[in-house]
Amino acid sequence: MTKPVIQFKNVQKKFGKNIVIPDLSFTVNQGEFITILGSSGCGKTTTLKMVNGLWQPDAGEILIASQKISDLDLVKLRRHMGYVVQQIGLFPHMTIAENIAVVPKMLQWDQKQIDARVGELLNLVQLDPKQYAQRYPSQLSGGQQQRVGVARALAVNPAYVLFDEPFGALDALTRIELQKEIKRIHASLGNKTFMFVTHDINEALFLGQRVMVMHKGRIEQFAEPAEIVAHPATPFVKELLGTVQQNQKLWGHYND
Ligand SMILES: Nc1ncnc2c1ncn2[C@@H]1O[C@H](COP(=O)(O)OP(=O)(O)OP(=O)(O)O)[C@@H](O)[C@H]1O
Repeated sequence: MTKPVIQFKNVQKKFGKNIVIPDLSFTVNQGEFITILGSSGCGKTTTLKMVNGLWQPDAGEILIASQKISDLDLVKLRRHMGYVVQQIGLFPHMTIAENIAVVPKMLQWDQKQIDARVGELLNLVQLDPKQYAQRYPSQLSGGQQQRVGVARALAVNPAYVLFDEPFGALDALTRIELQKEIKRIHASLGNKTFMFVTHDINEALFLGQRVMVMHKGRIEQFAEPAEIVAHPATPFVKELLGTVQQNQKLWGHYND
């Protein structure tokens, strides 16, 4: 059964006089993997930051698990929402194990429980705990650091995980590897709701069970990838899909 867990109702967000989100409404259901696709500055990050209460809307309403976000304790809410960003921000003077354990420690888990959880999470993101737990971030590649970022976001078993262009700085092969991983992790964790922001159409269509295409703070289409490809709802979506075909033409040109 579908259960709405993130609902935006006529949400508006301004920065000063600049209305970046004029009127945004959508629903995400429990356990879904949603990608938000759009070009730079269209409001993807702003939308994500309103989901976890970092930004407040200027009008409209946001509901998380049917409760108004304005009625929730935002510190508690953020504990139920993992957050993974491009500049992952691991603490350089802490080991990988300590980095993953930051929130569990804050919540005063006992050390045995923390050690077990760190081991479990490193295995989940395919980093051998024996090899990596005691290393420092600078001793890991960019892709490995992103894996640690994912492990850290999952540390206290949050119901939601928000991703803001987490693989943007990685090379193409590492990126594809991590995309497959994140899809596998979502499937293996069962009922967690993932929202993943990207400006890469291939990434959005590969990862998202539904893809929200945004343009200038508005939703152009919010549908399953196959539906978007078969029936682009607006000229903008059509144009986006056209960029993939253009890339393919470029390849053809090189293969001539
Ligand atoms: N703190 C802020 N103060 C003023 N304007 C802001 C602020 N944060 C974002 N904006 C503006 O809001 C608009 C949307 O920004 P946002 O970061 O949500 O875009 P985005 O789609 O995530 O872009 P990108 O892919 O480049 O990260 C932009 O025009 C941006 O300049």
